[in-house]
Amino acid sequence: MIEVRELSKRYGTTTAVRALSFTVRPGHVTGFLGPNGAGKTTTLRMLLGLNTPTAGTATIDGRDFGAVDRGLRHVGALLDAQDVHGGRTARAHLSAVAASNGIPRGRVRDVLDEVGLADVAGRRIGGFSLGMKQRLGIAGALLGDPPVLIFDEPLNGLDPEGVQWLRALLRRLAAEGRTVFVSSHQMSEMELCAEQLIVIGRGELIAAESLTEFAARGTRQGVRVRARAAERLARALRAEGAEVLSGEEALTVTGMDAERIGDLALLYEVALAELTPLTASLEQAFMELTADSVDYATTPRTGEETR
Ligand SMILES: Nc1ncnc2c1ncn2[C@@H]1O[C@H](COP(=O)(O)OP(=O)(O)OP(=O)(O)O)[C@@H](O)[C@H]1O
Repeated sequence: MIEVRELSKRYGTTTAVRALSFTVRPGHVTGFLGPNGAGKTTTLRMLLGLNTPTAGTATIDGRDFGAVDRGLRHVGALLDAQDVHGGRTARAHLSAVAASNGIPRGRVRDVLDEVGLADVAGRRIGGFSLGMKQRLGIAGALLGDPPVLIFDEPLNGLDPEGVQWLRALLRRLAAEGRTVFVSSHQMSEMELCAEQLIVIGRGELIAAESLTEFAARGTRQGVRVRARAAERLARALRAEGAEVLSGEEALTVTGMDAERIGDLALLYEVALAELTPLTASLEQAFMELTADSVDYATTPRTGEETR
């Protein structure tokens, strides 16, 4: 379990993360979403003990990860896939990581197979595409078979087949009871694999809930209703407090759920031809909720440190 409490990070005059609190539980894929510059990487680096918080705490399984050297057997992370020694082969790179973490060599072959790099294990990483480097970074995170996995933008650079593969892998790792925390700045990337979401904007928490709950927060949901006696039904629904928009083909009803509409149709003896709850798109909800926190700044601010 990952617990973040009142976590803040300031770089000079920039507040990258502001009093952030959330919990990531095992058994689900949890998406960590926010527009560019929202503070996702900064938060993940604090979780992994790579950045020191200005205030607050970030713990993994109850402990400050930076304070104790628990290695790859406890937490596997992929932060920057490009950050690898290009002169080494994939196999040599993973063997070195395994050796320095006391992980049996046999795991190297297992994870290379797992990420689909077995055939290129003897090639130099310098010649790898970004997608291949992402796979290698994921292999490194899996080496120690850890209960907690943290991935920063792992879908970057993957082709459609790679995206599908990674989604299935993330779901499987979560189904095995692991804590799986995955960042992205695109809702569409998370839509098909995350069950839980932590959404931030300008370093602040916007939402921490299930995907379904998040979708319901966006555009008001409605119900599409078709009936021959549409106008009679519309009058009845309005009288019961619903808002009804009469379209050419169907009524769009808001402020009343499909079950109640069905009950009222029965009561007023109106035969229904269609009764469809309209779900707001997640992308739409994400855009709406983060609209105020999209950072368009392209020039570095003064007083910024370097990592
Ligand atoms: N080392 C640093 N020195 C100064 N400012 C920094 C540093 N790291 C991050 N920032 C600033 O903190 C804010 C959050 O950045 P961060 O990289 O955590 O966001 P992000 O959500 O991961 O964005 P992206 O999706 O673009 O990777 C940004 O305004 C960024 O410019």
